[in-house]
Amino acid sequence: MIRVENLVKFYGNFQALKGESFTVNDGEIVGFVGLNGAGKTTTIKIATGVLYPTSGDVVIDGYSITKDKKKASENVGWVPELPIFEQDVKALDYFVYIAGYYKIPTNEARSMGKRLFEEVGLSGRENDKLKNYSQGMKKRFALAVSLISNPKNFLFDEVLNGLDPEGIQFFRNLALRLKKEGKAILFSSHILSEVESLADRVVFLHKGKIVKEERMEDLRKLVSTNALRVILNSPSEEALKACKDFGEPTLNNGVIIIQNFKGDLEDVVRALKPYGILDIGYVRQDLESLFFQIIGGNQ
Ligand SMILES: Nc1ncnc2c1ncn2[C@@H]1O[C@H](COP(=O)(O)OP(=O)(O)OP(=O)(O)O)[C@@H](O)[C@H]1O
Repeated sequence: MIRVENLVKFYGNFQALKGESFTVNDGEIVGFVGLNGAGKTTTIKIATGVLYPTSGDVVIDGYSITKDKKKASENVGWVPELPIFEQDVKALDYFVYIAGYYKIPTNEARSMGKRLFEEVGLSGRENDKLKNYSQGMKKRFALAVSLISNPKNFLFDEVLNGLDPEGIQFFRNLALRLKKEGKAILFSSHILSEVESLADRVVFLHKGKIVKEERMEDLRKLVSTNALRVILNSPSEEALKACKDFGEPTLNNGVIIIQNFKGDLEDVVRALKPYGILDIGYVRQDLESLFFQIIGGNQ
């Protein structure tokens, strides 16, 4: 469990974090979203212990990152925004070397490496030099490294950035497996469709402050609108007229949108049945427009 407690961070005179608090529970995937410069990386770096907060704390499984850094960081797997591995060594050899820090014997580390390389889609590239890895491959490698100590908590900073669709799929499967195992996962991302499909909860950060924190299922309710979208087999003027009893319909490219929908879905279905209903449902806003709505109110 990761508890961010009233974090404040100044870089010189500039205040990047303004008293931010939130929690990532065990067995939960939390999406961390915000515009460039909102303070996501700063928060994550503080949580890993590589950056010191001006005030506040991050508590990981009961251990404070500021007071008990060793214990707190032991149980954190971190994938940085831009993993830089310029080493002139083979990837698997470097993996084994890092595993040595966790006192994992060489043989065990090699077989663990092979298994994890496969899990992140790097099979067959074990003997390539890290300096020759592409940015996406470095991300995949960093993912494998974050799993070495089997930590209980994960911080993924823009992990999807630079990953191809296959890499994104690997990450998705990995995150869901970790969640099932009861790990606490915080992942920052600008790809809101991925956040929407993966996260149990979303924390919105804007200019160093949390502007909203919501469960995904509640966000989904927020993103549905009171407009109804109907596709008919024969979308005639007559059908459009029938829709007027339920709101303000418009017909475009065979799709009827009934704005300000009032009434029962069942009644609409009954009224439009003669015109052959192919599809009917509420219009959904995407998470992206909701995001701009949220930060728009917090400028
Ligand atoms: N080392 C630093 N020195 C001075 N200012 C910094 C430093 N690191 C970050 N900042 C500033 O702190 C603010 C937060 O930066 P941070 O990298 O945490 O944002 P972010 O939400 O991760 O952004 P992005 O989505 O672009 O990665 C920004 O205004 C940034 O310019």
